[in-house]
Amino acid sequence: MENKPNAATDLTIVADSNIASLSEFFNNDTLSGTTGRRVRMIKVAGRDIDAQLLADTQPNVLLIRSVTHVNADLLKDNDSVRFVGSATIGTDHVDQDYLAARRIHFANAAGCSKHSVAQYVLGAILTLRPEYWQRSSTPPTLGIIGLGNIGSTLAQYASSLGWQVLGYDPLLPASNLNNASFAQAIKQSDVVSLHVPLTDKANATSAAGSTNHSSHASEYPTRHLIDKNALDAMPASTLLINSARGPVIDAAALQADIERTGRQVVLDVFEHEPQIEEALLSKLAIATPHIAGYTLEGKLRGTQMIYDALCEKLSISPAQSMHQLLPLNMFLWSELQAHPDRLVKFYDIMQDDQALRATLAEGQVKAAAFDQLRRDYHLRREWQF
Ligand SMILES: NC(=O)c1ccc[n+]([C@@H]2O[C@H](COP(=O)([O-])OP(=O)(O)OC[C@H]3O[C@@H](n4cnc5c(N)ncnc54)[C@H](O)[C@@H]3O)[C@@H](O)[C@H]2O)c1
Ligand SMILES: O=C(O)[C@H](O)[C@H](O)COP(=O)(O)O
Repeated sequence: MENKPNAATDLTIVADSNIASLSEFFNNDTLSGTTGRRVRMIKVAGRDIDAQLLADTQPNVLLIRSVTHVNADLLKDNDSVRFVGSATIGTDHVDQDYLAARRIHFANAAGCSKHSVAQYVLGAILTLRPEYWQRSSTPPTLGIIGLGNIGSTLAQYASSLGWQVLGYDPLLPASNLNNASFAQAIKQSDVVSLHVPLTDKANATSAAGSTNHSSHASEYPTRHLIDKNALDAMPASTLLINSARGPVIDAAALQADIERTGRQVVLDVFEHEPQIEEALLSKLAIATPHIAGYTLEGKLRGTQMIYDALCEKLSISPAQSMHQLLPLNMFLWSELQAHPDRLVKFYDIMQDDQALRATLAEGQVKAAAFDQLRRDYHLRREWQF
């Protein structure tokens, strides 16, 4: 018998259309449990999710990625949203304190693309410095700033290649990995890779006089962590990689540093993205449009994690698994380790670099072009570690 609509249990979902496999995970069958719940899915570009759309559609569930800012501005006139899921690792686009105060449940996808990003960083390093594949009595030193899911995963890959690792994370206890100061990591490494969230100074008073107590406040703020002073302390030969958040590096200081030192720099994230000025882009060794986490596995894991969180909130058992949606993956890290030449064939990062540079127009990469590259990105596969 056709289930009659039941307003009490039916769900209206507004979702960023850039979330992988939305319809496979969020539909009448996968969210009904025994309730006969019916789902109305409204897919839009993440940047188009605004207060007016919410007023027009009155969703119970909001599924987003990093380009949708969820805060009082978006929700102050809405009382229908009860669950927000971000299919991302980073949460700097979400005011979690505000959601908690409104008793709106929030879930993100911590760790979903940790292998994807770590493999992206390795691909960048080995594209620019292929000699690092060779086992050596003087192996390269990789400085990792931020030793959470991605930083610690990258350290595993680096160690399996025989590299030295200098790790710095002031919010974790000292360990074999968390073994250096910030100064040591940036001064003594051949490569420095950033894997921190975007945070601001706790209890800082903004120009507007408001004090920052947000969930993105920290005693160890990361905005402009890499500033002129840090760059001046870094040897000119050190390769710098940012696949965390753009504002972790002061873009103006970086541009001046590269002009002065000729430093090799890889950026997957940009302080002023989605717009990128040619004056910076032209100085980068590798530039990609925020796709370090864009593998099929990484994005599907993100969708799976927020789906599971919604099922828990609805007190139903998950009825969909990403493993049903993944084609066979024969890419094994053990084989890649043995045949390093396969690395660049597996993922040619320079193709993504060239695709980004090809969008340059009138001295910049326009926001629409940056977003389109990400929307149309052919998702890579992850090596099986
Ligand atoms: N480019 C991409 O596609 C992509 C993909 C996924 C994640 N990211 C970004 O990478 C960030 C890190 O991801 P993760 O999964 O490792 O997060 P995580 O939360 O697991 O780890 C972050 C680590 O940074 C540490 N940290 C915080 N402030 C620090 C500071 N001032 N100095 C040094 N360490 C500091 C924390 O203690 C934590 O251990 C995310 O917050 C997100 O912004 C980017
Ligand atoms: O934080 C993350 O998971 C990644 O940076 C992710 O790429 C952000 O989400 P997106 O901008 O791809 O929607």
